[in-house]
Amino acid sequence: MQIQVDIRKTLRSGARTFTLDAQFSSDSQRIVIYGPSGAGKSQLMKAVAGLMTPDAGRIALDGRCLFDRERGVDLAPQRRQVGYLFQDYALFPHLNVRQNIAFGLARGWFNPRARADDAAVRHWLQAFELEHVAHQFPHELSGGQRQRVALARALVPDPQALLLDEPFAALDPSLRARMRAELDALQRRLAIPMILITHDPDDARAFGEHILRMEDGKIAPVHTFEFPETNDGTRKAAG
Ligand SMILES: Nc1ncnc2c1ncn2[C@@H]1O[C@H](COP(=O)(O)OP(=O)(O)OP(=O)(O)O)[C@@H](O)[C@H]1O
Repeated sequence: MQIQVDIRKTLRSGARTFTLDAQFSSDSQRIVIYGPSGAGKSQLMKAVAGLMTPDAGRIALDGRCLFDRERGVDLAPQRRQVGYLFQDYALFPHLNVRQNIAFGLARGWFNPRARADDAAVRHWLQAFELEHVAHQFPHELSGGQRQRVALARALVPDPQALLLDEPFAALDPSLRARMRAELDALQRRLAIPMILITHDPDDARAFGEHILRMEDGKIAPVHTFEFPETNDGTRKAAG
């Protein structure tokens, strides 16, 4: 994957303003954007997904222009071909597992109940071992199952890249290690590019091939003592 981001956005809330001013480019399949809470990571991901409109700048993915303020390009989220895994998974409480996954195929007026037996939905139910809970609702699932449903919903439209907002934050520490390993295996199996944002250095170590640090709305240099550079130019865990 080749991604180029160069955006600016000012967010105002009462007297407080927050300025996102982020530039990076990468051709890694596993990008981690790492930084403290409030650094602007979610806003950056939302801009890539088309869920937030920057005031200025440009975003390109694999040579496709997703956003270019000057040229008036701003592709709708459904046309960007990126999957988005929300921090709290954002599953629909009134839809069962199968219908939640089918929602990923939504286009405009589409009704998820009508497409719930789609072949792609069946594929992801099977791939994530969710068939036996297909008729259960989100509140009847474990944390790991909820995450798998959200991943399946993001993957069902066959996106070109997957954006993951703090994918392990909602999980118990014991489950976190297992789901990190699952996501690691999934990325390798599907060879799908992923951009993961996190405030947890363990996520960056486990998953990051290209680690970017975000602070106060800006992409800052990575501290090499934390994630030393390897011979091939990627960053890995110390020790
Ligand atoms: N709609 C909004 N209006 C004004 N300010 C906002 C709005 N949304 C977010 N912000 C501010 O933008 C900053 C960045 O928020 P963002 O959610 O991107 O941070 P983050 O790095 O993802 O943090 P976290 O890990 O806690 O989710 C925060 O200071 C937040 O208060």
